[in-house]
Amino acid sequence: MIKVSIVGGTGYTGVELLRLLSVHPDVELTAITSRKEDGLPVADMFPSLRGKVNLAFSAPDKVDLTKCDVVFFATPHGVAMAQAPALLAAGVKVIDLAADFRLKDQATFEQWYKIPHTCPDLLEEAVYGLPELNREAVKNARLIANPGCYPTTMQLGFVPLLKANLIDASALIADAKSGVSGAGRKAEIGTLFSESSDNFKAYGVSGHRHTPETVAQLQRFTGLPVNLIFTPHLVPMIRGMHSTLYARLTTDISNEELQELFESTYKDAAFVDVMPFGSHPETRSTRGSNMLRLALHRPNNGNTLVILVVQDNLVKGASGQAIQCMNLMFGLHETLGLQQVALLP
Ligand SMILES: NC(=O)C1=CN([C@@H]2O[C@H](COP(=O)(O)OP(=O)(O)OC[C@H]3O[C@@H](n4cnc5c(N)ncnc54)[C@H](OP(=O)(O)O)[C@@H]3O)[C@@H](O)[C@H]2O)C=CC1
Ligand SMILES: CC(=O)N[C@@H](CCC(=O)OP(=O)(O)O)C(=O)O
Repeated sequence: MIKVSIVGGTGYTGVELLRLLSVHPDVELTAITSRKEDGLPVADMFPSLRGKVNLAFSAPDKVDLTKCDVVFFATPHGVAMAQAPALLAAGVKVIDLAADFRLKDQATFEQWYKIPHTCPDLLEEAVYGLPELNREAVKNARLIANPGCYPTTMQLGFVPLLKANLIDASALIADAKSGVSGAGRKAEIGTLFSESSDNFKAYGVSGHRHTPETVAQLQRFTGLPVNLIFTPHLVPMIRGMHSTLYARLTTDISNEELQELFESTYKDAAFVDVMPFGSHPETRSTRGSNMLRLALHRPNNGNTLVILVVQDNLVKGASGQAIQCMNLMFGLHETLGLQQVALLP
C-alpha cells in the first residue's frame, strides 16, 4: 500500500482527493492536515466520507510527513515550496496542486504570484503533471507540479495542432468558463451565493496567471513561440469547466484529417475523449469523473478551427489529475481509482 498524506484536507481539492483516494485499492491514508480543525474527525466535517475515512485532521506541525510515501499539497501557493526540499531529501515524493513548481522561471513565478520562491533550485527538476503530454517524465518524477485547471484544457486542445504545425501559433485564443468551486472553499465575497448565482462575468481579462503557465508549457511541448489571449469567466455552476479554443489554420487540411489527428494523438489516453466532429461536449458529461472531452468545429468551413473542451475542474482539473500522476509515479496503472463515470443529471 502507498502511504499518502494530504496537506490541506479541508478545502475543495483536498476533499476531492479524499473522495477518490478513500476507495483507491492501493492507498492507505496516513495523515490529513488542517490548521484550524486539529483533532476533528474528517467525517464530522465531510459526512460523505463516513465509513470511508476514519482519520481526524491534524495540525500541520503535529504530523511527521516523512513517514509516508507521497504528500499531496492541496494548499494555496507558497505552502509546498516551504516543505518540499526536506520531504524529497527524506525520500518522500511530492505532488503540489498549487503553482509553486509549475513555472520554470523564478522571476516569472514571482511576478505573477507576488511571493518569493524559496527553493528555485527545484524548479528545473519538477515535472509538469500532464500525463497525456509527458507520461514518461511523470513516471520518473519525485516532484510533480500539477497543472492549473484552465491550462489543462488549453494544452490538450492546442498541442496536437501546434505539434503538427497546422495553426498560427501567434494567434491562439481561449475563451473559458469555470464553476465557482474553482475559486476554492475560502470565504470570499465574489463566491457568495448572492454574488455568483444568476450571474455571469469575465475576470482576469488583462492578465491571468494561467496565461504564462500555458504559454510556457505550449512552448516546452512544441518548441514553437506562442502567443495566447486567454479570457476566463465565472459561471453559476459548482463544478465544471468549458473552454472554447480558437486557432487559425495555416494549411489546407480536411475535417477528416483534423479529426484523425486528434484521435491518433489521444488513442492511448484513457482520460481524453475525442468526440465526433461537430459535437457539443457538456460539462455535466464530466462531472465527478476524470474525463476531459473535446470536439472540433470548423465554422462555415473556413480557416478558423474551434475546439470545445470540457472537464471537471476538481477532477481532471486538479485532484484526479494528481492521482493519475501518483499512479504513474508508483508504477500502477494510470486509471486505478479513477474510473468513475460522470454524475448525471
Ligand atoms: N479549486 C480548483 O478547482 C483548483 C484548485 N487548484 C489549486 O489547488 C490548491 C488548493 O485549492 P482549493 O482546494 O480550491 O483551495 P481551498 O481554499 O478550498 O483549500 C485550501 C486548503 O489549504 C489549507 N491551507 C491554507 N493555508 C495553509 C497553510 N499556510 N498551511 C497549510 N495548509 C493551509 C486549508 O486548510 P486549513 O485552513 O483548514 O488549514 C485548506 O484545506 C490551490 O493552490 C489552488 O490554486 C488547482 C486546480 C483547480
Ligand atoms: C474560478 C476561479 O477562480 N478559478 C481559479 C483557478 C483555479 C486553479 O486552477 O488554480 P491555480 O492555478 O491557482 O492552482 C482562478 O481563476 O484563480
